[in-house]
Amino acid sequence: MYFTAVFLFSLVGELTVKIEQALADLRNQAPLVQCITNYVAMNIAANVVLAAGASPAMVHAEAEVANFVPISGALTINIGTLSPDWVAAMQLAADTAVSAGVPWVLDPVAHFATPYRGEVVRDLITRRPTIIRGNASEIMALIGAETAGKGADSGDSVADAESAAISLAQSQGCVVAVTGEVDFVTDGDRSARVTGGSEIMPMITAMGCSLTALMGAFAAVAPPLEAAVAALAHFAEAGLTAAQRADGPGSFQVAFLDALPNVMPSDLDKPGRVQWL
Ligand SMILES: Nc1ncnc2c1ncn2[C@@H]1O[C@H](COP(=O)(O)OP(=O)(O)OP(=O)(O)O)[C@@H](O)[C@H]1O
Ligand SMILES: Cc1ncsc1CCO
Ligand SMILES: [Mg+2]
Repeated sequence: MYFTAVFLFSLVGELTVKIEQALADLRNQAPLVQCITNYVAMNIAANVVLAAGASPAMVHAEAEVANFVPISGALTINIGTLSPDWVAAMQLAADTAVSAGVPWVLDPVAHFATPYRGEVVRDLITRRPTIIRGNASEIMALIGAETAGKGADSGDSVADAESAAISLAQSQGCVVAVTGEVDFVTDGDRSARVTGGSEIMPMITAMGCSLTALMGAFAAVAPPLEAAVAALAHFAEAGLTAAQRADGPGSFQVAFLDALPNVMPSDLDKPGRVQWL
């Protein structure tokens, strides 16, 4: 019993240090992150990655992704406003990332809404993402569960998606992050909940897409589970600060960008922020 407690305590301590280190490394290394994201998210996601301390590049042409992925620290693929040309580029980018050992993050926006989206996401998942990040409805639908999702917006609670996240992580051998009021992240073995943020966040489009891009930045400098937790905690902390300053969704967006560079490594594991399960 004593030894189990000591072992668990040291494991949690070690993970905590890795999260703090992840943000320090992100700021020191400012990794290049190739983002294939949607038209809605492109500007805000690039600004979020820059404000956090990394270097985004929104590069999606099939003619250049095979050259760009290997010089990037990470790749992110978001299917928000997909079209056939983009899908070919996403597939090539994902395959190039796996061959080059570059971690890649998948954001399956509204994949349950049309057969085309569903097919594209099923194909991308066979190309071995390092992390899958989605809202509760998106993650539940990835294991075939019924969801109340409406397009890009979630209609389900994160708690209802936790078991889906664990089975998806186990079946795909990747990290799965589910976002909402309290985020849940798992590698199928170790899991954590991350608390913070603001109820204003789902009132602003592309916050989740921007988080996916930031998760790519962390995955360039840290192992996948710690990278996902660090990105969620960074958002949670900046969201709390922004909520104190904002009058509504418009000013929140500005306050959120202002808050991102001021988040310090030790903020990521403030008491109550990350709960390892
Ligand atoms: N009710 C809430 N309270 C606190 N934080 C929230 C809440 N809802 C969402 N968030 C935070 O907002 C961020 C975006 O998550 P969300 O689940 O809204 O993504 P999403 O649905 O994929 O968004 P989008 O597709 O519009 O980009 C996450 O950091 C999440 O923790
Ligand atoms: C609103 C919207 N539509 C397609 S992608 C996107 C951004 C949020 O996912
Ligand atoms: Mg989304």
